[in-house]
Amino acid sequence: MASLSFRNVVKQYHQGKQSLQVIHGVNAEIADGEFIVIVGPSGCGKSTLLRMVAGLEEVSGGDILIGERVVNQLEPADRDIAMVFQNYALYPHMSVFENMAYGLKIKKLPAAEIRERVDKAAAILELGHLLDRKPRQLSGGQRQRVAMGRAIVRQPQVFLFDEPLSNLDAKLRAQTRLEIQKLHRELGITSLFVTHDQVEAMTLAQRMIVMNAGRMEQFGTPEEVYSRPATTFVASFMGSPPMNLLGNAPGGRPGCTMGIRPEHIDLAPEGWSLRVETVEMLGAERLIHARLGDETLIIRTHEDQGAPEVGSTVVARPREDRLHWFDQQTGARL
Ligand SMILES: Nc1ncnc2c1ncn2[C@@H]1O[C@H](COP(=O)(O)OP(=O)(O)OP(=O)(O)O)[C@@H](O)[C@H]1O
Repeated sequence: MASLSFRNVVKQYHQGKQSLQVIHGVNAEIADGEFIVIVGPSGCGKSTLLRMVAGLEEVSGGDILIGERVVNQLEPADRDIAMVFQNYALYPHMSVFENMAYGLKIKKLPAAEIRERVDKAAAILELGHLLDRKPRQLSGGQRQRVAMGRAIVRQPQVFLFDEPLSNLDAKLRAQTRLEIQKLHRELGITSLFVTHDQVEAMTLAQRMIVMNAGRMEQFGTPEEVYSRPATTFVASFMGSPPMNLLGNAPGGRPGCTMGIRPEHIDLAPEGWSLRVETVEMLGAERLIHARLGDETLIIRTHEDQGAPEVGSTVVARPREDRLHWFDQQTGARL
């Protein structure tokens, strides 16, 4: 096992004479055994960052270290990492056992040790009864577990996951998430997990890196990122629905954007007068979309608080201690 460091990492792609910079100096120190999620919208550079750790993309500037070792120039096979992809990348003509054993055979490990490692991984992943099947005879979730099994048997220093759950349906995704957490608890291997799904990020991460347009906007625990977002980008990306960001609400400060989460605005006898535009019913909760002057905001209420009529006026009050303030120009937290 090992720590993982990004030191001022830059990536440029070259297209003909043009060069396009997609990673702008990322710095992060990841401790041995940590589970880190990289999250951000499509095109922000998550996969590029991961692929640079894997050695599938060259690093244009800065250093990536696994443990004490700068790995920039090392071949993927020499980096002691294992990667789990979105499309599983299993060999269709091989059995589950052979798929899991393949990398170890290439390394010329003794047959008895291969058997032992595969059996152990299969037991952890509850794949023991499926070892003779071919990938086509497995469900999507089982294939994903084989892909993880193949990574585990290599006993790598670092696990890399590239959106491994995105081909699974919602229920299986939630279940596999729990399995990955269990796996991490048991094996304690430093892990880097890429996703564009903020719920996945919040539930899996010990700490998360929030990326936007090739820059790291925040690196912190899910709790820190949610309760103290570093920028308006993070505030609006994390949380569903996201934080309300208001430029000129009553009680605002000049030059500042006021942030308030939908669950931190209460219906009250006095406060902001809001015109109801839509009400979304979400089982136990309701989302009231309302207008405040020229701005739109969302309030989260509970089922037992009733549902106001569309077009009616409600009065609501933001909780003072839950207000967030950001610089209107830079978006940085104040
Ligand atoms: N081979 C390439 N040549 C040129 N530009 C590329 C290349 N690969 C990726 N890019 C660009 O680099 C940026 C980051 O891409 P990357 O795949 O890392 O994003 P991502 O955050 O993983 O997105 P997604 O969630 O859609 O996979 C994008 O703007 C993309 O268009």
